[in-house]
Amino acid sequence: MWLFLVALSLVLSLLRLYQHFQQRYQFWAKLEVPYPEPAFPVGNVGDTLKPTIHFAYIIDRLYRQLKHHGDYAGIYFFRDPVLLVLSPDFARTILVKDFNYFVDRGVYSNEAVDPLSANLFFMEGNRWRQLRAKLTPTFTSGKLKAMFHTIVDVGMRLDRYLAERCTGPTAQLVDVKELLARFMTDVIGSCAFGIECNSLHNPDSRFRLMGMLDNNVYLTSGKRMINLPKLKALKVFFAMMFRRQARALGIRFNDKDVSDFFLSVVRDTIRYREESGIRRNDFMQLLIDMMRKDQSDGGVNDEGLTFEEIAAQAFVFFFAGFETSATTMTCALHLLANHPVEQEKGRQCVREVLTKHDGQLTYEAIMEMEYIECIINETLRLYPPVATLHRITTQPYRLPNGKVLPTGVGVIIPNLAFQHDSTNFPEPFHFLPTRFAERKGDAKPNFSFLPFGEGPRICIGMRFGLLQTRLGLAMLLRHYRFRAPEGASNHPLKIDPINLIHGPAGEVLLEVERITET
Ligand code: HEM
Repeated sequence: MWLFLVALSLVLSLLRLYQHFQQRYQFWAKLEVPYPEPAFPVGNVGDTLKPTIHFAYIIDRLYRQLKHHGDYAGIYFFRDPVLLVLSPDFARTILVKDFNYFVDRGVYSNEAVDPLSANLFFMEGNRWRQLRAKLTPTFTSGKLKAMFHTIVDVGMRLDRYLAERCTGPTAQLVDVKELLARFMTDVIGSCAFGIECNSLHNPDSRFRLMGMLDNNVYLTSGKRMINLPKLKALKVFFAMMFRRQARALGIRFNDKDVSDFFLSVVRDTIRYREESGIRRNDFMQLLIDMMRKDQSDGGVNDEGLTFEEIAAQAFVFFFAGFETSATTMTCALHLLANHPVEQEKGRQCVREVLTKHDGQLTYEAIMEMEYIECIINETLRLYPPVATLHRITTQPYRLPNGKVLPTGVGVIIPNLAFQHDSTNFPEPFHFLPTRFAERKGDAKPNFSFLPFGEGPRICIGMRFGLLQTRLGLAMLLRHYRFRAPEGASNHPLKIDPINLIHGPAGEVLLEVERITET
């Protein structure tokens, strides 16, 4: 009997759930916004359950299916309605013109149990505005210039490391993805935390070894944060859909051991600098100076930062900066290995500029390398590491059709889809760096190319990310030649479907040959 009752209540609950979803699925019809028919319970994104396709391509597919509707369409993310932006012009409206209606990303975070989530990326509303205003001066070209030598030092170590491996007459097979992940760990570790990680030479560095997982697989702390295993992905997914309930349950985005590690690194660094009186040209110093300001005026002006805020920002600089830049460099080298003419043009550009600058890799020289900039832009167009942009309505918003979107509705700007659309970029799957030289004179920024986002919430580290990528590429092209190994199967690159970052799956092996004397 009780079995029957359990079965009955299960069926009734399912029925109620089904009705609840069907009610939610009226949302776009009521607002007279075009939408594809949703399926219970996955809405229009059933493929997110498949481990074979990256989220950006699910959105790309919907974009192509709905594009003819004009500026926007509605989709359902399981039970939640999400506005899908379909035109670069409407992307401009959301990101810039009507930004005040779309201030937040709507990403789940829980500061109470996870202090590192109080960072610029996750933060919302006025707290985000205040923090963004405080941190913006950290990324001026003057500050970046002061940090340039730190990046060059790490670049020299990368060169020495590779030179030691490329001594013989034949080219060496190198996993450039792993190599560049280590390089970027060292650059960002040095600039954001003021720590010599030296993971290039020492894969056992604290930053690399921090995450010892069960079953004896160890992942780097960087990977640990971004490579969401399936279970964690489900947890985050649940938290995104049911933010209030997830907060009440104390669900956290960052694992506790990762969080404890970064908090202790920042605490040790601050103590060390205070005790030794050592100052460095890095983000950590700028953050510490802001903390001192807070302490000296008793926090009355609300201009400074607390210890937790420093730790959270250093953490997000590492989290947001390390894999995005490493992925960009990896994809650029992979493209160049498969396009020797463009590779040679890149090398030529580096050599010509350096000849003008007495062979010195100065900040000014790097900024003059226009073809390198074109290579990076074209790489970011084909392989944007952040491949969809997210916003949420922070107040009711009147759509161009006159209907009002309530607060709390998600918005997706499909930047990968825009960048792969032949309307915006003819021959979209060809690697053509010069298309960016031709676009340079465009007076208005074009919202079809958005690898760093746009508007007040644009990537704050854009110039830093571009600088370290330009420098890394210039140093490598100057001394090394890259070739795709014979019969290599990884072209075009296979994308890792379960990584939040849109980047290559597995190793990226290239043949590397030193072409100058050491
Ligand atoms: C090639 C490298 C990089 C790429 C492609 C990239 C891309 C992006 C994108 C697309 C966003 C979202 C923008 C939006 O929603 O409109 C973002 C936000 C952000 N990025 Fe980057 N990023 C890179 C490097 C960096 C670096 C090096 C740092 C720090 C040192 C950084 C820190 C951040 C932060 C803090 C945010 C949140 C900004 C806010 O909400 O105010 N990024 N990035």
